[in-house]
Amino acid sequence: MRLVGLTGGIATGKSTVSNLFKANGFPVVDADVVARNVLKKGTGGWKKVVAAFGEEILQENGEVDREKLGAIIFTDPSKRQLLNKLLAPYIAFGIWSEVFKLWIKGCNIIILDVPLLYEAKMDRWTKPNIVVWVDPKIQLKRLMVRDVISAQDARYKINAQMPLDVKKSKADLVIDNNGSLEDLNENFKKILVQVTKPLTWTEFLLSRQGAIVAVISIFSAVYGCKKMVARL
Ligand SMILES: CC(C)(COP(=O)(O)OP(=O)(O)OC[C@H]1O[C@@H](n2cnc3c(N)ncnc32)[C@H](O)[C@@H]1O)[C@@H](O)C(=O)NCCC(=O)NCCS
Ligand SMILES: Nc1ncnc2c1ncn2[C@@H]1O[C@H](COP(=O)(O)OP(=O)(O)OP(=O)(O)O)[C@@H](O)[C@H]1O
Repeated sequence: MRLVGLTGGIATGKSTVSNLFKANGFPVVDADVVARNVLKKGTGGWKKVVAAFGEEILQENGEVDREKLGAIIFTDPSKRQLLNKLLAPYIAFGIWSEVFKLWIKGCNIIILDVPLLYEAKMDRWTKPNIVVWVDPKIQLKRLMVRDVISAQDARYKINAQMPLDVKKSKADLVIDNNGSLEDLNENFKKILVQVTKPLTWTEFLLSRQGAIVAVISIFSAVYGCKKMVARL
């Protein structure tokens, strides 16, 4: 099984690329959807967040007012850190549960669409890691249009994440999304070839998953040999 990391900055086009993967028959685990589920009224994540941020972040129906919570965490780094710390275990559990379900179904390649892939150090488990990249000016413009927010609010959201160029420098593969949706489609096709290409043994062993498989295999082989010798 291969876990492919899909990340980028806010509004660089991860969901757009993730839809292209889905349209090509690849299963996608969307961390934003998982994060939404772990913040639903009455869940463990909801209780922790309400205890830490107070009932003023709730709507009348008891669900979290996402806009209100967003306004707090995108402008205050310490509050953002706190929210991340509270939700991280629930989000990680949700993502791995989805991966497990897809693995049981026999999926060979699973795409993990995780905005904070590098920030949360989840890139250790995924290979290759794809960064959807755009020029900062285009990112700002698309974010302002999509979320109907001011340039200042958009900057707060952008600055809440690791700089996009740093993500780009860490990436195994970069999808340039500066052009039109047609251009993106063409760039995606090139990436698809890379994603479906089998990993070399060196790449596999250097990945965290590969290292774990190697260690388990060595232990099984040593244990098996010891049993055989004992029988002789
Ligand atoms: C703050 C919340 C309530 C705002 O909700 P809202 O519906 O307005 O935004 P949504 O969840 O669709 O997120 C939009 C984008 O914001 C960015 N983002 C979300 N949370 C964070 C964060 N903690 N730090 C930096 N960027 C973030 C991501 O790029 C994400 O794709 C929500 O984003 C949230 O619960 N965030 C914490 C959970 C988290 O870390 N999510 C990211 C999944 S890895
Ligand atoms: N090539 C493109 N040309 C024009 N608009 C685009 C292009 N790619 C994406 N968009 C638009 O830019 C906005 C951001 O894209 P998208 O929602 O896919 O980003 P995202 O990285 O998933 O964002 P988030 O981090 O908030 O989840 C959307 O409104 C989308 O329709």
